[in-house]
Amino acid sequence: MSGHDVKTAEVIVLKDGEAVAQHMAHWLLEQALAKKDGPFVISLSGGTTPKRLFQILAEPDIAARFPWSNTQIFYGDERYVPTSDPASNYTMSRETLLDHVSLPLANVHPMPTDADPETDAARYQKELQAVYGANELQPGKPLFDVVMLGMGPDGHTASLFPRQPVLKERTKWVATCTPDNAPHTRLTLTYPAIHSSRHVVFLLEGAGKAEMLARVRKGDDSLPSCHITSEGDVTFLIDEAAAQDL
Ligand SMILES: O=C(O)[C@H](O)[C@@H](O)[C@H](O)[C@H](O)COP(=O)(O)O
Repeated sequence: MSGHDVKTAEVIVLKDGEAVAQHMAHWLLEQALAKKDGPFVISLSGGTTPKRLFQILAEPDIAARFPWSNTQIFYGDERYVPTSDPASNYTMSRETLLDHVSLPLANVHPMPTDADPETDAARYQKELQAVYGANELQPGKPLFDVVMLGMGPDGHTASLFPRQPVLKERTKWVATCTPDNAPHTRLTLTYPAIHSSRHVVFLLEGAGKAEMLARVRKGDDSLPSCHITSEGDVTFLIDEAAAQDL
């Protein structure tokens, strides 16, 4: 697999957010059904964009065909809040998807937020290593089949925020991050963990993403999203509004 980054990424532009969500849902179904040599391992993104995608994955015509028993669900990042907090990415995924499909509980791996951030980041790394079957990432043996990502107004992705020490992390798979002026500390996959993937897909919708996306595509290295790579391929799956500055 040749590596790809955000500059060599394919850009797929669809009419609107609904078309993006429908396309991603059907593509994920194909990828999951095609995975025969082990579990289909996906890292879900947080925020608001994935909500519609998760609802579509829970609809009978897809959910009934999705190989949930062979699917392992991880998270790209999490706000360090109790699951009862509306800011929880896990809780959003549970309400829109997990509560509506027959996914074995053991196949869902929320980022723990009940001890302290550093302890829970290490715990999550151990959970990833258990599914991966090794404690070191091995080139050519991706940790994830699919890593879903969003992008924030400051060019962050997952919880890799500008000017944060986590941007320099090259050993840990999971780390903590307390963005400037943020209400919550966060847990996040690191660049090496995201790189260990067959496919990285950015889902971006709306005009609010257009400027950042254009800067990322031009290689503005000040933006954390600019440094995302994959062992496999990176794709931007976006709507026309997010594409307007390309
Ligand atoms: O926990 C989070 O907030 C995310 O994982 C974050 O990286 C998100 O993907 C972007 O901020 C885009 O968020 P929206 O989809 O809400 O625009």
